[in-house]
Amino acid sequence: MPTRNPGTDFRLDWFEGVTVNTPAAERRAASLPGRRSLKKEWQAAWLLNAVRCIDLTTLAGDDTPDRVARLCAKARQPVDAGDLALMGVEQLTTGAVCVYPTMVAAAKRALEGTGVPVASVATGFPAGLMPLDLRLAEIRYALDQGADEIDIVISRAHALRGEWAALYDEICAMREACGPALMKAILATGELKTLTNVARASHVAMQAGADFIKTSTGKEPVNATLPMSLVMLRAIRDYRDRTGFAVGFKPAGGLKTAKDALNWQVLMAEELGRDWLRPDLFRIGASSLLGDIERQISHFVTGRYASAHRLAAG
Ligand SMILES: O=C[C@H](O)COP(=O)(O)O
Repeated sequence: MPTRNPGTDFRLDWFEGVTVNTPAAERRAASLPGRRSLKKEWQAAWLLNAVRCIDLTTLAGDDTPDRVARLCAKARQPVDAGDLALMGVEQLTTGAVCVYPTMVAAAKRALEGTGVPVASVATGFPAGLMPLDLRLAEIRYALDQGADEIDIVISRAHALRGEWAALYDEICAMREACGPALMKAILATGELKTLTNVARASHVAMQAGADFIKTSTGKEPVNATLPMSLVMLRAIRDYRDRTGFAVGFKPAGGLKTAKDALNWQVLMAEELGRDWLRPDLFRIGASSLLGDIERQISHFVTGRYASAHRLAAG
């Protein structure tokens, strides 16, 4: 399969007929967690896989270079080395670290030589309510600081008003500004009102060349949910069937437990297949998920829960 989604011309006909049956999507999403019972070794393996797919995030007003450096230390070694060795795993890092543009340089320094990419939010994160030229300038600033990946936010107003061509043009401009850097398009699904809008915005973002579509900023009142994710995954599948290009998926916002990490992986496996469960096609955006995963892995390895001081925050 070709590596990077180049986007397409604007194709309204690919999605204007799409309407989502919300109760059916909710029923399907609710049935998913029970569809695979992941026991012991398998569960531990899936949790390790979740770790390598985490975009370990800090997006807080009081972020400092020191906090970012601590987060990066966690990204370099997200799970206790002894626990990993007992599981026969030599090396494990998170998928990326995700920060604000002014924190990119600190993250790059802290991750030097590790191969862990630095993702920066941009384009007026989280609301996106800034003139387009300033939003594009912010992408260029983040890249200049060394960002490897850019998480853009869409203009919700375009989606809410059905201005799909305008949304397409905006995202195309952002993708051009990103150049070779991976671009993740945050749809802010909790603010799009309907699952039909979520489906349509997903199509537009992929047509405009998004490498990933991402649910949420973590700042909306409703963040990642399984029904919204299901709708986005179906759009990814449809786009792949039409174009042959695989677009990645990033649930983000409010994911805090190992159970969340397992549920979203089951959803991916059921809808797109196990092949999609790798960092170039799947990321989990989270600021406070790693702690619980680490706790569950430690429990698997030692048979008891570690005391809090043994597990660094994350
Ligand atoms: O992109 C990642 C999100 O901002 C993280 O949200 P969270 O703090 O709810 O985990």
